[in-house]
Amino acid sequence: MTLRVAVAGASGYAGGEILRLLLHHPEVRIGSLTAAASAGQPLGNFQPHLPQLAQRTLEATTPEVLKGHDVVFLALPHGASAALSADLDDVPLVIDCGADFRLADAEAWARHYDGEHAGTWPYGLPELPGQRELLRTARRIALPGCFPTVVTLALAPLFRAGLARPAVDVVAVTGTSGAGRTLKPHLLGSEVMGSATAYGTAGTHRHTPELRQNLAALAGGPVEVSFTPVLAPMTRGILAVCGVQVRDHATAEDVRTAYAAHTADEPFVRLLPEGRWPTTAAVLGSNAMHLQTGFDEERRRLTAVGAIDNLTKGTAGNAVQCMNIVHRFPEDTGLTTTGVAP
Ligand SMILES: NC(=O)C1=CN([C@@H]2O[C@H](COP(=O)(O)OP(=O)(O)OC[C@H]3O[C@@H](n4cnc5c(N)ncnc54)[C@H](OP(=O)(O)O)[C@@H]3O)[C@@H](O)[C@H]2O)C=CC1
Ligand SMILES: CC(=O)N[C@@H](CCC(=O)OP(=O)(O)O)C(=O)O
Repeated sequence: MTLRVAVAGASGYAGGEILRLLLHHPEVRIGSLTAAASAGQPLGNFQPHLPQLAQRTLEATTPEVLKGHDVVFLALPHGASAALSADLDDVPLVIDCGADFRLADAEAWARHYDGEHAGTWPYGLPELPGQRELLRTARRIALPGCFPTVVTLALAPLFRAGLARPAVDVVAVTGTSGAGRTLKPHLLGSEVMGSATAYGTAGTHRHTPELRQNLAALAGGPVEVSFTPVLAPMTRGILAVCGVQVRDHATAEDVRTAYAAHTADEPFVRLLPEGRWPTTAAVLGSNAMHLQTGFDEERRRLTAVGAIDNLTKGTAGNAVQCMNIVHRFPEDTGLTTTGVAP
């Protein structure tokens, strides 16, 4: 059966990336494409890289337009999905790129987002233990934030093996597309080009509670998280550098074994050969995450470095991966691990 799929927020960056991937998905027919202020305009005004869809007209984002599809992807600003999805009961599968249903902790939600906490949906990170099985029967999926995707996957093998102390220190370099296409003064070309800057420091970034939530589930108890994003002059990509203390009994061999064991069967997580370090360029446009670790045995300090494309494994590719799991398609249908180089 070919799935009829709608994309809400089709004029945005995440919506555009979902469409780029769906155009090569053999089991999908692209249905309604919606936006807010851009409704009524042709998609080609916003996504010039998708000529096959250039003449399609963006519709208003309403339940009436989205109903009748087999799958609806929501690529909307935070807060917009909660109200909308309440009126999408008849849609068998809704996958949300936003943060509305990611956090279980209502207080953390209130601290970092506006509006009412709407609840939680199954978390769309298939590589977490048991999550693939849970997602197979999900009707609603909350995709992770882009930083939590790469950081959680970079540290998961160590926590799963019980080798990590419960405190992590993460600095993650990101491209500007993570902020969406809405005009923001600090993202003007003349502010970003030739310059890099930290932001959302000292626990204020909204992905900090999501990281705590993910790592606590892996550790089986609370984990301290220090997280600092760094905006860099590139369009796509995240390079996350994650530091953690390794428990005293663990050897370098234990660490290597844990990383090999917990990545070997993952179609999209690639542990690089020893001595090779991830680059954002190598995962551009692909759903792959590249991973490498270095262990300073004397100081018990592990550095895990992960790279993803924020728009692909960081949201749209992960969204398609989750749809494939629910519909029992091979998990990599419509997705690639091949990047673009140089
Ligand atoms: N960019 C990224 O790397 C990542 C994004 N995400 C998440 O994906 C979602 C979309 O992000 P992104 O594509 O970057 O954002 P953009 O700003 O690029 O796009 C937002 C889209 O939502 C539409 N929109 C805006 N307001 C409303 C509204 N009130 N009701 C309905 N539609 C609306 C816009 O339409 P219009 O053109 O009419 O304004 C546009 O199509 C966000 O929740 C974001 O957090 C998650 C991980 C990574
Ligand atoms: C550069 C930049 O601003 N990046 C965004 C990344 C957010 C993201 O992509 O994830 P969400 O789905 O949670 O919005 C940020 O730091 O907030």
